[in-house]
Amino acid sequence: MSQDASSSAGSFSSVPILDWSLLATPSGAAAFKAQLRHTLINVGFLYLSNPPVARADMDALIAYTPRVFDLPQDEKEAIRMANSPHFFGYSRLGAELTKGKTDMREQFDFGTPYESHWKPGDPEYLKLWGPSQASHPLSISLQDLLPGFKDVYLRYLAQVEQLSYDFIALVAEVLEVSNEALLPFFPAGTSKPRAGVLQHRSKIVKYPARKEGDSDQGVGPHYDGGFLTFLVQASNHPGLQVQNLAGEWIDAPPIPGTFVVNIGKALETVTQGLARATSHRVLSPPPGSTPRYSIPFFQNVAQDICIGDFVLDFKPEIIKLKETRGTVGVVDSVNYAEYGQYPTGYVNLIGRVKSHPDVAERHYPDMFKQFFPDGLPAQGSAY
Ligand SMILES: O=C(O)CCC(=O)C(=O)O
Ligand SMILES: [Fe+2]
Repeated sequence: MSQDASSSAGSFSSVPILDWSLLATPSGAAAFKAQLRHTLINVGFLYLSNPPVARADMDALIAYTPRVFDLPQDEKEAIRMANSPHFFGYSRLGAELTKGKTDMREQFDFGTPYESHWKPGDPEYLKLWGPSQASHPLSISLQDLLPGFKDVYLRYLAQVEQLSYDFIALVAEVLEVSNEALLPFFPAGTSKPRAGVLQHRSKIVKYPARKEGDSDQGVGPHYDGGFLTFLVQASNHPGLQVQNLAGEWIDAPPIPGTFVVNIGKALETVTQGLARATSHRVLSPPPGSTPRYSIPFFQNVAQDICIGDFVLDFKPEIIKLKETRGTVGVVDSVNYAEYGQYPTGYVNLIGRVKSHPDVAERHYPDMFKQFFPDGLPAQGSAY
């Protein structure tokens, strides 16, 4: 397959589309892998068409999405994130901060099934993973109000989790590292999800139309923290933008039936920058528009390793591929610089604390004081 000219080395002006169904034949697989390697190194953002996730489940989840937000406000508040030391649950409009500014979005944070093993004396960051409020008694009324939602969502999460393992194995293959090299990050391997080993996060997000004269920050420029993000754009609205090497914002409009896949800071760090993490943002829909919805899935890695200790080795000819893309220009995002120093779980907890100070104040009071010495902010710091 020929390389999309708009995504050749240098600065891309559109986001490439990779077709998962190509993997079904040897020649198709070779083309997919060539395109994947190019895209990882030069772009860092892609659409995945024909993904191995049942379209019926994807469509059912998309259909539920507005209905979750249309629930009565007190039902939503009953599973508010402040209840959860795991930062799961509902965040009302404007409760979250990115780069010191309020994000105009409303969201539910959920996770793949996981039972917390944290006990007093363990590092505090191990408390970050635990039961999602989707499986919590508090959400029983939510389940009654939206019959079938939880089953579809859990079925969907299991499929995207498997996709995330299959995809990261392909990333290793095209960058010519062995699957064993991924074991520090995925201690149960990358062939089958095993409940209770890792927890990945997912969200259901609503961006209401902005009011005349309001900020258009749906979510401000940021990097994702983990390895890979798989995003469903669940309504037909533009707004998602990704920053290219020249620092220009490129639109990534919805394409039905696809995932948007992007690379997080942890994967960029362990691949010595070969796989590019890409700064991205969402602009709120214009005044008078219907809301935009999205459903991201964030692939995590083991909490207790310091990413900086497990940077992968690459063949010199692979490392050389970075040279053809030119210098990565200045971008607006500044988060996740700490992977070299701290366990990933702690880095992720810092991100959560900065984004959701009200949750931190309740469940991580020492960290709250450290990051917000002046108390709950009207404006937060950069995440
Ligand atoms: O809503 C979107 O399309 C993107 C959301 C996002 O980038 C995030 O939550 O990390
Ligand atoms: Fe993101």
